[in-house]
Amino acid sequence: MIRFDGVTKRYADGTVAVDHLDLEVPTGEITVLVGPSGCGKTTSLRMINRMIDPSEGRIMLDDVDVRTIDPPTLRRGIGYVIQQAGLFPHRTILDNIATVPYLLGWDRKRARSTALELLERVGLAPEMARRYPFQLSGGQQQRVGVARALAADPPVLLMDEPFSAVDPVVRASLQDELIRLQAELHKTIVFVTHDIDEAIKLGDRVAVLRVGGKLAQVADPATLLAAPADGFVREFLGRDRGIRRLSFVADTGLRLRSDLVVPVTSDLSRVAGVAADVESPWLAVVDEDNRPLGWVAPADLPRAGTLRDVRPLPYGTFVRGKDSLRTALDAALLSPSGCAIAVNGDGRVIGVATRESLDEALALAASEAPEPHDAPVREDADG
Ligand SMILES: Nc1ncnc2c1ncn2[C@@H]1O[C@H](COP(=O)(O)OP(=O)(O)OP(=O)(O)O)[C@@H](O)[C@H]1O
Repeated sequence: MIRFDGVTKRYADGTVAVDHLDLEVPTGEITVLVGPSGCGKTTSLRMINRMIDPSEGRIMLDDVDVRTIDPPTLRRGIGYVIQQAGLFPHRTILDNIATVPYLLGWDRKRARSTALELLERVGLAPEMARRYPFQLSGGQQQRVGVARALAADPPVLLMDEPFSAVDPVVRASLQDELIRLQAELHKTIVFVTHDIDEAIKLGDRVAVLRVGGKLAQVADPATLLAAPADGFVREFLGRDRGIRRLSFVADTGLRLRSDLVVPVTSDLSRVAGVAADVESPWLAVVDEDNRPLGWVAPADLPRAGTLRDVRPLPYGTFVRGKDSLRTALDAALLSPSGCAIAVNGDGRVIGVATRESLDEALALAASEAPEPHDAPVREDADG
């Protein structure tokens, strides 16, 4: 575990970049430092690997003050990823990844085979190994930056705005990749960003800093969204906080109805009766394999033939037990019925969440939100 104990950094010109920071970074988790420009995120990060030393306080790494460890030894156990990857332009991708293993004196064969493995691990084709950084896209370079940081298998990874320089689509895929890698590797990661959405997506814990280097709040993302500590944090989280919080609420509180689901083989002469029996204007149609086909409104259908003869209307699904209440709600909003079709991991329909059940689940989620730390404010208040 990494622990900041009353850490202050005052630069030579008197700027206080970090002010009495107390923060724990648990082992094997992603802790995100987030906050507006100049709030001391990078300074905090660089004090961990001693690129900067604190003016006061100490940083403990597994109960050892990092200032008692000489920087090269310290950095061997700490991978470092920066914006725009910072690759060596005149070295091949393979040699870039193998940089630290070479420095550690590994034999070339072992260093290179480790580098090749990592190349694949971060989602790049082996052909990339012989290329030079300028022959890669920004997103690919960033992946190489991550591979390079992982090469000596350090337990700790420091990532300073690693995905900020790429476009939003590439950025989202790099974030997904990091989540996937972390599920395998369980590194202790400190990740710096100024983007609160990135912080909420990646962080097991999110530390929000304010300008002047003071910690405003540290919490898991769901708690942060539900109960920001003060007006600054609330403002920084931005709009749609309530909706975004639903991403962290399980869908398992949703009651499902199976009586609104009918097979495509059903006779049209009977479906109006089924709809009347279940008191619903809409029925969800499934194929012989129980996969969703869409919604029908039996009252509007002819009375001859089967459901195969009609074209069902669009639908949205959510995966029961995997997706969040937010995804279920979104699925409902994409359906003319206002209901969401629940499927299992194989994509087979297991029921329908009606508006009533969504309503109940939303009410429950609202009632389970932690108490806000301070009084509610008006939408237009500046906090
Ligand atoms: N070498 C330095 N000398 C003097 N002041 C510095 C120095 N480095 C950083 N600062 C100041 O310390 C404060 C914190 O800087 P830092 O880079 O840690 O912030 P940050 O949160 O990472 O910002 P950004 O998101 O813009 O990168 C800023 O006011 C910055 O101007």
